Amino acid sequence: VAPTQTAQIRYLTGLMAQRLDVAPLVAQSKWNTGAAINDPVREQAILADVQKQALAIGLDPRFAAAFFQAQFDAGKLIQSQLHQKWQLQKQAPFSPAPDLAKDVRPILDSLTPQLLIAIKEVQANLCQPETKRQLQQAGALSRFDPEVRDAAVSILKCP
Ligand SMILES: C=C(O[C@@H]1C=C(C(=O)O)C=C[C@H]1O)C(=O)O
Repeated sequence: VAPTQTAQIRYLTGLMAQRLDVAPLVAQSKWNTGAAINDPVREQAILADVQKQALAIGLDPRFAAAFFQAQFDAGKLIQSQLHQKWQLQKQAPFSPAPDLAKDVRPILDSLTPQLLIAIKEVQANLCQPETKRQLQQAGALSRFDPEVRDAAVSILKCP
C-alpha cells in the first residue's frame, strides 16, 4: 500500500472522528433546550453548502452529500444513545451547557472544507483492496461503537 494512501485514510478518518466527537456537545445542548435530535432543515442547509463547496474543488457533489448524510446519521446515533442514557439516569440539565448555534455548529462547519478535501483524495482509491480494510480498522474511529462506525464509514465503498 502506498504510504500516501495510508496517510490520506488516516487524515480522513481523523477528521471524521473529530466531527463525531462534537455529537456529545450537540446532545448536551439539545438535552438542555429540549430541541429535537433530528434537524432536517439544518441538514439541508449543510448539504446545500457541501454541494457548492464540492463543485468548487472538483468533487462529485452527490458523493459529497451522501458522505455528509452518513456523518449526520452517525452523529445522531451517538446523540440518541446519550439521550436514552440520560433519560434513564434522570440527568439534570447540563451546566454550563454549550450553545448549539454559538459554540457547537461553528466547530462542525469548520470541519466541512477539510473533510471535503480529504474525501476527494480517498475517493480515487475506493476500489483498491486495501482501502476497505484500512477504513474499517482505522484507529481514529475505533473508540466509537460498531454501529456508529458503520454508519459513518460504509458510504465509502467502491462504486
Ligand atoms: C449536529 C446537529 O444535529 C443533527 C446532526 C447534524 C450534523 O451531524 O451535522 C445536523 C443536524 C441534526 O440533524 C445539529 O442540529 O447541529
